[in-house]
Amino acid sequence: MTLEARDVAWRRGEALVVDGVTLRPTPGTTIGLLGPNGSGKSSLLRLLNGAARPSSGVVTLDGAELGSLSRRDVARAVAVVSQHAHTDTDIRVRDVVRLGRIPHRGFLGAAALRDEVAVAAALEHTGLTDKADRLWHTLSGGERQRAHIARALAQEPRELLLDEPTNHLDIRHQLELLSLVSRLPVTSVVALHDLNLAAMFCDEVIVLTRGRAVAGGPPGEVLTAELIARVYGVRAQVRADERGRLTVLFQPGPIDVPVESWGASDGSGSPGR
Ligand SMILES: Nc1ncnc2c1ncn2[C@@H]1O[C@H](COP(=O)(O)OP(=O)(O)OP(=O)(O)O)[C@@H](O)[C@H]1O
Repeated sequence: MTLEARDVAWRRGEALVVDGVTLRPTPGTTIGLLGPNGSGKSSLLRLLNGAARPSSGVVTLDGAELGSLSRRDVARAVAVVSQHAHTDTDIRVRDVVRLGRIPHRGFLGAAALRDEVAVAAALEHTGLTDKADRLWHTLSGGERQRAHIARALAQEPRELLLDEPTNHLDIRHQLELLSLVSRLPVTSVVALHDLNLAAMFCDEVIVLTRGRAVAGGPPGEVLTAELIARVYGVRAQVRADERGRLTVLFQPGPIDVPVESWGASDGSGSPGR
């Protein structure tokens, strides 16, 4: 059992920003959420973490509808790193990471040894141990991002939802972070723009276009030149090495297939769902 979305849709104003998406990750795997800007990745993550309720369909955690569970119960199982996480500027890094322990605290709220062990491990995993006592406003953008990830790890979740977690990170930290996420014994759903990182670290990917899942499966099956052309409107060469590892090379120039030809949010067909 895990966090699952069944045929979820979310209407925001006039727009159907998520349109009938089903997500059933195998526990312990890393799922990449791919798709162009505005395709619904963040919106789907908000439905998965209970920050928003679907207009139709259902999100369940261990079979129970998310809306029927307390915030605390959800937070004990599901940790979120959103794209625009806000943090007070005068707080120390260690205290930001300690926030991840709140769902596990007893009524008196005292920090137990277990909390401190989890915080220390999270700082270590994200390479922030030597910055634990720094004030937030002294951190770089990438260090802040790693601190938010450390906070999520300190939560010791079973499910980890990450919205573009690599966008402020240098290449070494991008690789380290996704390598860490893919090795953790948790189920992770990660919105990503970088198709090469998705190919390298995700067990499966789901590609969204205008709120719809238009393809899903192992990166080697999904990330074809044709799909990249149709979804992103970009020409690409996809190569696999002898171990099946993919490299996507992008090329400037026109493409010869219609872009986003898999329909809009107007009720027309949606293959791959
Ligand atoms: N309050 C709102 N009312 C109407 N539409 C909205 C609202 N908030 C977001 N949207 C639209 O929902 C769609 C999906 O947005 P979402 O942020 O989920 O996409 P995304 O795939 O995460 O994009 P990006 O890659 O740019 O982060 C977008 O077209 C966006 O304009």
